[in-house]
Amino acid sequence: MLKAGKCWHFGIIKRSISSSFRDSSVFKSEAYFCGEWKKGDETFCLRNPATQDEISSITDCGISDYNEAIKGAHGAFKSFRKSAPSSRSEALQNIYELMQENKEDLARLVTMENGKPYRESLAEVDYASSYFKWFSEEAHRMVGTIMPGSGSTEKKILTIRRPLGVVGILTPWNFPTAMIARKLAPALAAGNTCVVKPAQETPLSALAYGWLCEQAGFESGVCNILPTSHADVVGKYMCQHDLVSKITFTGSTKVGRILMQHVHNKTGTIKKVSMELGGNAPFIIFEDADIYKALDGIMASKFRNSGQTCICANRIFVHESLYDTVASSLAKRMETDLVMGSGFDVHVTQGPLINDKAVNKVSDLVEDAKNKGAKVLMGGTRASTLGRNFYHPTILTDVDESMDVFHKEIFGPVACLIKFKTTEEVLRRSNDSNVGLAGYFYTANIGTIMKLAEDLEVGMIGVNSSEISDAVLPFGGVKDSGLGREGSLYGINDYTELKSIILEP
Ligand SMILES: NC(=O)c1ccc[n+]([C@@H]2O[C@H](COP(=O)([O-])OP(=O)(O)OC[C@H]3O[C@@H](n4cnc5c(N)ncnc54)[C@H](O)[C@@H]3O)[C@@H](O)[C@H]2O)c1
Ligand SMILES: O=CCCC(=O)O
Repeated sequence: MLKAGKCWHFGIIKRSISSSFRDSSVFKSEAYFCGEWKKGDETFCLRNPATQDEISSITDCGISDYNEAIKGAHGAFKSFRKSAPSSRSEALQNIYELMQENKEDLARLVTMENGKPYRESLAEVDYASSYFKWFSEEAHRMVGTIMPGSGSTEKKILTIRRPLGVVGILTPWNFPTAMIARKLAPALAAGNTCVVKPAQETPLSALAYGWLCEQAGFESGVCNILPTSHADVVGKYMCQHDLVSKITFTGSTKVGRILMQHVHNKTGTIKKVSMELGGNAPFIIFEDADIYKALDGIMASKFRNSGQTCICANRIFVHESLYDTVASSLAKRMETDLVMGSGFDVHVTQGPLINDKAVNKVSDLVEDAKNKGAKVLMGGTRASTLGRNFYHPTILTDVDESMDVFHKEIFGPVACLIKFKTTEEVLRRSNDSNVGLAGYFYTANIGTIMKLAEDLEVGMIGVNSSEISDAVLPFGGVKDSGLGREGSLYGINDYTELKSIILEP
């Protein structure tokens, strides 16, 4: 829950928080732009989603701050674009090493503001740092081509990749450090400068990048991080600012659409856009699947970050011959493996949802499904004794297309089991969605593998695997799940433009 204004107990909290870090320099509450930490007049109060305790008063940036940051980043671009690939590579490698050295402190920030279990936060920091390592190597590989002209081999056509300019980065709260990493690392590797607008719920992990970039040796103005409680106004402003060359957004399809409209508004400037948006992942267990492997896959995919992951299994299709066994075995696994509570408790695997709006959404989806005939095999209620943002891990059976839960991204710990008979049927029903980010299926049949790999309408597919996240993977979706691919050998391309040079002897 976020409130405008100051945290009333800020002084005391700041002292006690500082003592819990190995190096409290990672904990920043001021905005970072034009190479300086700036304490604004306005602040908003950040609270721990598990306990509602105040964490910190955070500098609340407005349009004038963003304008100053964008102008500063535009100025810094003039020299940064000419920097040697080896110097950018070295600075990115420094960030990777600093993240590894400060892993525990950075993970502490993630758990404080997002609520996820500390073990998952450590994994997120590792994952985030891997993008800096990967793109430190890619900085050397902005390769072009030489082609003969079509009318004469004497004539040569050269292509080179150039950075774009100022990149506006807008990110969500669910992976507060990794979602910035996946954009910031390639943008800097290519020689762009960046202005980051983090989610209001998770400014601390974002601000830590200001400190990391300073320590790593990036020049002033190259990386700017501005927390704000005015996402709609600032988002529009970034999309329409003349000096911003690209907008890259990760978040919901709803907000992605709004930002696309801002960018393409006739009065605005023309910019490149990347969109990493929502999902509704099908997870299919065929008759010949290794059922234990599939159950491991559900546990890993469905309950990561308490179900608040864009690639979480959203609709679990189970062949009718295995349906009852999968349902009862899943219930047993959830009973033994899942423990709810504060992310700082070592036994906990399920933290809170991010806020009361998220809990209300999950609760409404479950009620709608129940009213339309779904059965609650497990959970199905809030876990209010733990706090206002907790919801019990839940299994719904007999889920079908009449229910909202089939069509909407749940973003909570609710496993929806759907029965199917044939491959054609499950393919058609899986593709019955306006989004297509990730999909998973478990089978031993090579024919089924090849068919679904081709016909499942998603950007990323796990075959007998639910752990698909990797800096090496081209991450992204089809349909209303977005535009562009992040990470991988392709990821840097979205932060460059191709320039053609025609040479005649
Ligand atoms: N495809 C991916 O890689 C990926 C990764 C992570 C999350 N997601 C998606 O993100 C969503 C969850 O994150 P969320 O709740 O933070 O999403 P969100 O769309 O509500 O918010 C994302 C960002 O947009 C900002 N924002 C909100 N309203 C805005 C507006 N009117 N104008 C401009 N900016 C605005 C927020 O402050 C935040 O920074 C889910 O749909 C999830 O699937 C996608
Ligand atoms: O929430 C979406 C991002 C998750 C990931 O990159 O693994």
